[in-house]
Amino acid sequence: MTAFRTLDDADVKGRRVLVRVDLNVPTDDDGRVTDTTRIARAMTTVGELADRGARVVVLSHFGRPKGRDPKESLRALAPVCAEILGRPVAFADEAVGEAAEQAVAALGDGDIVLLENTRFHDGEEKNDPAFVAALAKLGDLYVNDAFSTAHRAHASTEGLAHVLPAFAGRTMQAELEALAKGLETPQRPVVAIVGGAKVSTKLALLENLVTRVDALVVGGGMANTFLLAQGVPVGKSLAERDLAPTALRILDAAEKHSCSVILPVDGVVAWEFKAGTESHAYGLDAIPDDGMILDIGPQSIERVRAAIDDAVTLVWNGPLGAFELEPFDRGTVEAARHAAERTRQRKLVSVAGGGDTIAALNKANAVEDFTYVSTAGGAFLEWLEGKPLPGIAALSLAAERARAAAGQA
Ligand SMILES: Nc1ncnc2c1ncn2[C@@H]1O[C@H](COP(=O)(O)OP(=O)(O)O)[C@@H](O)[C@H]1O
Ligand SMILES: O=C(OP(=O)(O)O)[C@H](O)COP(=O)(O)O
Repeated sequence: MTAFRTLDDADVKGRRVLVRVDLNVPTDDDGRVTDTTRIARAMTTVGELADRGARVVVLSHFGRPKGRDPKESLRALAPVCAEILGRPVAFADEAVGEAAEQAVAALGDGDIVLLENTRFHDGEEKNDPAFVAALAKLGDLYVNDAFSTAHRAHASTEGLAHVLPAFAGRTMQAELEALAKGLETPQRPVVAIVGGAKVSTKLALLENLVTRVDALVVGGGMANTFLLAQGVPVGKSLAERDLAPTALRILDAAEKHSCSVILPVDGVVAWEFKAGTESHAYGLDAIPDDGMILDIGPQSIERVRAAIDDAVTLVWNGPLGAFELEPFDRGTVEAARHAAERTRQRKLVSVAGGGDTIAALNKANAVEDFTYVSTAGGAFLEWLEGKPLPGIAALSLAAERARAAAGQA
């Protein structure tokens, strides 16, 4: 039996359904969405709920706001959702309170409203019971379809499952099934590639990951933190100086578990975070003090290709460089194309995840060839560790409560 209840178990017609999705998608400088994969996957569930006559109230976060910055509003996402769904999606300026309550009250059966960024409220990340109650007032049922935020115990990802009848959405269900099928008993050698910019939230996860994989390739901002820890000056590169001790612990744990760690041996350095700006490749002994490493260098790319050749299973989260800006996409694109080719040749099972990672794989035209592409990055890494994800654990508890209540009736 599945540990949680799904939409097959929910009677949604005429009922207000709070559906938590992840619309935290990459955008360009003008706020235009550059990759709609997460939105498209979430709209499967939203569309089904609307087709079944629910009054659909869509919740999501966007970015990591400190306060209320219009750049982190979800307003511009409503028309994108509407276009994918082929039906109107209203927008409410607030996630809770009068504006949200009025917008929900105006819904007819099959109508959809998207509420403003849940992270505009402090109570979201604190999982504050008062904020959970304010959200819960807006719905009769709760559906969590945001696997990519299931590692966060926030009000809209975890708290709501304790106070409303709770169900997993179709994407949540599909992600867990696909990951279990592809990775529960992976064929070795397993190689992980981890890069990206969310160093502070993802670095600690690597301590466990190195006990489970045969090789770990580190790129992106994550790699700079390791290099710094090893005493390599990285100039003005993105790096978390405070996390150097964690990086050293990870290298120790890797050695103990015979996991090889493949760090960059060169980097492409620029002086501005801008596409097409002047850049040069440097060895690690010559990174200029005033520059930033924005991509792995050519020798590192060769090492990554060789690591992919050694793998039978590849798991990947986080781009190897600032792939949005050419030419700093080269390391990521070459690695993605190589993994795609090995997968096409049936030499590799390749599973990748993360909002920006999907965008990078799309840029490399590699998505179709990968064995599975998940919407989740951090949540995918935590799932790989075998850790219970708070969002999913709360759905399981809700299912237990419902079964117990049915048994007593
Ligand atoms: N060397 C680097 N310097 C600065 N930013 C980087 C570097 N390498 C990767 N990035 C950035 O990392 C971001 C993606 O990181 P992250 O959010 O962790 O990935 P995902 O969304 O796939 O989980 C991208 O915006 C990319 O520009
Ligand atoms: O984009 C996300 O995760 P990811 O960058 O790990 O793929 C999710 O929306 C979670 O966002 P958060 O890491 O700000 O909680």
